[in-house]
Amino acid sequence: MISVDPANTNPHPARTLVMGVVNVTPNSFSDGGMWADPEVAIRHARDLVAQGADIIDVGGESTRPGTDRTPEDEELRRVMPVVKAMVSDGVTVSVDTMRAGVAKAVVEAGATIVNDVSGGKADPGILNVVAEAGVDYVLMHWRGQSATMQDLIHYDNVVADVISETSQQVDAAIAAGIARERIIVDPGIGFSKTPEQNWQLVEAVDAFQEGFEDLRVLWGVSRKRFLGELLADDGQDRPALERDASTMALSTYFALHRAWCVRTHEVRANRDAMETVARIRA
Ligand SMILES: Nc1nc2ncc(COP(=O)(O)O)nc2c(=O)[nH]1
Repeated sequence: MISVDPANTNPHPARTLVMGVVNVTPNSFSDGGMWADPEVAIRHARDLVAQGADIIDVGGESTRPGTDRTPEDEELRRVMPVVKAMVSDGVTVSVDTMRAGVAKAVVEAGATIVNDVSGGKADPGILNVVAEAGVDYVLMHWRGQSATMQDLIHYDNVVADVISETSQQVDAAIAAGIARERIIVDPGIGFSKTPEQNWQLVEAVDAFQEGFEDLRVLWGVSRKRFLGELLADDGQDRPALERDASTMALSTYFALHRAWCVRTHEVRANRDAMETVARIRA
């Protein structure tokens, strides 16, 4: 297994990295409530690292379309024990937050990636926090809060529009003082996109990378509804916890296209599949 430093800014590492998801929430769309207890969440994070996760992404607020905001103090209460445990284990920690206050606290606790699904739009102060701390910043394409996002699905050309809108968010991040090489872009699969638009973005993996030639790209498709719709039985979407094989298929696809990293709830099978296809490419 080739080891790759997640802090390396090379957009095409020797192998595509895996970011393991730990949602310390009661209501995330696929695993809400499973890791809500801090000790259980820490055990799960350590298990994902043992399975081969290069990064652990800790979330304390569900981004599920239609959900209400979690109070900031509650979000921080949820994520901090897991952040501290993983930092003390020497694991690269990312925190999935849209809030400047949470970002500041977790970076001070040793997190080295701020994963902001709003790309700096929900709380622009987060950009200054990231700039001052000099940490990596996942800037995801986003058009609005969970409650309204699925109303915002009108694009002339979803690939071109997502690239141009994300570029504007990158410019704002750089204007706030974030060094360009610290920015990781993410097309925001499932956020203000229909299933068909999600497939168009996935199919445009190379065009999206070319739109941000020197930047790392993170892909987050794990267990999402467009996969459930594809695998529907008798009109019923495949349940979220039964979409891991489909997720793994796309992880291997992204590995073949030499993407920087995939964000996934299940790690071992994704790592095995990606290692396998990387051998073919070698
Ligand atoms: N960077 C990034 N972060 C994300 N956080 C949450 C979810 C959706 O909720 P989940 O935590 O249950 O996957 N998707 C993304 C994503 O696609 N990209």
